[in-house]
Amino acid sequence: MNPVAIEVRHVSKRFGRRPAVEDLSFSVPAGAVCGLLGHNGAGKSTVIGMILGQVWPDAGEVRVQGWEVTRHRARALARVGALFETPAFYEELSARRNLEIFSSYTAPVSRAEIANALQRVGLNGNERAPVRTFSHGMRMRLALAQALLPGPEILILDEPGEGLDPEGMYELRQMIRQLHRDLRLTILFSSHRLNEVEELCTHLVVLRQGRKVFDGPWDRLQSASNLVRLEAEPFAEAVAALAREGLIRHSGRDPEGGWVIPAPGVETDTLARRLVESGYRLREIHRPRASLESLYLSLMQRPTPPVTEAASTTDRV
Ligand SMILES: Nc1ncnc2c1ncn2[C@@H]1O[C@H](COP(=O)(O)OP(=O)(O)OP(=O)(O)O)[C@@H](O)[C@H]1O
Repeated sequence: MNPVAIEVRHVSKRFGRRPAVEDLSFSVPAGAVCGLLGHNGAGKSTVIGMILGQVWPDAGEVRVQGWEVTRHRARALARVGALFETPAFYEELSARRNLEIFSSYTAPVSRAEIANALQRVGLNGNERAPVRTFSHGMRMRLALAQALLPGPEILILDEPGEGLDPEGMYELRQMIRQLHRDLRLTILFSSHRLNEVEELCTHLVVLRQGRKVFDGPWDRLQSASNLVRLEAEPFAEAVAALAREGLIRHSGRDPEGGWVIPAPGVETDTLARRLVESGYRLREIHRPRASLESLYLSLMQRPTPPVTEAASTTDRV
């Protein structure tokens, strides 16, 4: 198995004059569960479309299992299962019959493999019922069974939790965990649900307006972030004073309160001393063990980094 399952290199895509993805680079190591996170319209589906060879990049290249997708699509995607757009099923036919028809169009598989895929997604017992009787969650599971038919090493899911109720979401998370554990699949999925990503992912790629603001192992997001929580009064004047002295790079407020990103080498005690010496009322200053939510919000509120080689490393976070 290639140690790098998916590699996206300097990829850009425009629709008309509008950039959807700009100079994006990241890689997904084999065996990772990677979350592709971003707001609505951030470019997640465009990226997934490019990985699956359904959207062609204007610049850059995408490799899957080492094969460049636009030139060697069949080889690149031979061991990839995907849930991209909600598949249409034959409503009057059973789950099993739907999978038989699907596999006859794509790559024929045995009845035992179909039964196995249905069992993996917990649809055994329902395999004879017509699909029209299925709930949204059951349809999603059938779509997942369809994605498993080629015996994939890589599973790519575009917003798989969309439209599911909390119970369906929980089942989906369990299933993704189980597939990763039992079949040792590399999984890439897009989402804008932070809790889903936080629970499942070993790796993370965060997009904002088509540009990457972070990629890497999830725990590196914690350590790479030097976000400092600050409550000082008046906040706007206090952070402006720190910025004038070159002690902080960025600042903002999110639902948890105020935050600053200190300049390199500046510790919290320096910030605290300067604020007190300047007469600001310091209520709180500390480096939190941040939740994904607060890290994500601070990533989203910072100015977009310039697209340079340096900006594509996690050091900028
Ligand atoms: N086929 C298309 N034609 C024109 N514009 C498109 C097309 N596909 C995507 N876009 C635009 O590209 C940008 C990125 O869209 P994309 O669907 O990749 O984002 P997303 O992060 O998946 O969003 P969402 O979470 O809402 O699905 C958006 O501005 C969108 O309007």
